Amino acid sequence: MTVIDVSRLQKRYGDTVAVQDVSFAVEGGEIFGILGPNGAGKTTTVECIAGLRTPDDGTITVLDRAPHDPELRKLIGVQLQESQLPEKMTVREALELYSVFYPEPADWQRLAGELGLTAKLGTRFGQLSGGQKQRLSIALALIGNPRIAILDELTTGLDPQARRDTWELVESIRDRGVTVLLVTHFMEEAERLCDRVALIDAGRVVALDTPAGLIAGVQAEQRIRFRPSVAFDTALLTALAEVREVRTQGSQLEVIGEGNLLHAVTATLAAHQIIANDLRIEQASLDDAFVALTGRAAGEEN
Ligand SMILES: Nc1ncnc2c1ncn2[C@@H]1O[C@H](COP(=O)(O)OP(=O)(O)OP(=O)(O)O)[C@@H](O)[C@H]1O
Repeated sequence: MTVIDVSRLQKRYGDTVAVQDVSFAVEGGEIFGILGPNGAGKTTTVECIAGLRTPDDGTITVLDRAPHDPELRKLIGVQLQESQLPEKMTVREALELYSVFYPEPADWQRLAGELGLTAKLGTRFGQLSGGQKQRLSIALALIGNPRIAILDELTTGLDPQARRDTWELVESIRDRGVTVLLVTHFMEEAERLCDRVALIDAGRVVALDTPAGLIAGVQAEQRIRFRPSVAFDTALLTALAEVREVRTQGSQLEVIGEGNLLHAVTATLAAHQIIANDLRIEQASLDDAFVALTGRAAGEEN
């Protein structure tokens, strides 16, 4: 079932066209990623979905309602970039205050426990670490028991461990049946978490697929490295249709090619009683797909 439908969205700020033409549909129960370089229009898109901005053109429906429908306030939880609370407000006060806004709030004490915030209930917002602030903002996005959680750049500024903890948290949110719309410019995050990804560049959707589908769509070369057990004539390998190039680097060989490269190479080596020691395979990543589709590395400005 489609829970968010965005069709031909357009939004400009004065002369700046933030979103030119964005369409996608998010299915219930999935983690849907919006991925793109800085300034691509990701935040503007989710702000329109969350009813915080009015599109110039195009249509958006969220749970079959218009984004500014007051009923939706109870059904979606939003964690936007740089959410700020008063420095002196404690974690407990923030959770209690936010739960009053909703007709059927989650048990905030349980939520604090799930997010590892129980020991911090008496701590003021200004005294929390970056990771704790992020976890609190996620708790506040979930406090109304939403059906959809919108999370924008939720791991920016976190250390690698805190980032991984947050990923587990997002998975646990999905496991509760909440649909997650996740904005990120981290490839690893999208690859690990998202069921599907819309890649946005310069205000347009340039690709929409599963992370694996995006990677497969890139005609990236494959590389295999190994140390052969005995010296041999590399023409054995260059003769294979799958092999484009063989490079010798000291005792190591690097084989570059495409198609079913690994099978072709290992079968040929085995037929000649050559063992491939320390065999390593380099596969295309979402990073490669991103560069191929946008012509830029992730994090570079439009
Ligand atoms: N309130 C605003 N007023 C004017 N221009 C804006 C405003 N908000 C965003 N923009 C511009 O619109 C474009 C898209 O911005 P947006 O924040 O949607 O991109 P983003 O993909 O979320 O970027 P980032 O990854 O850096 O957060 C950018 O050129 C940005 O400078």
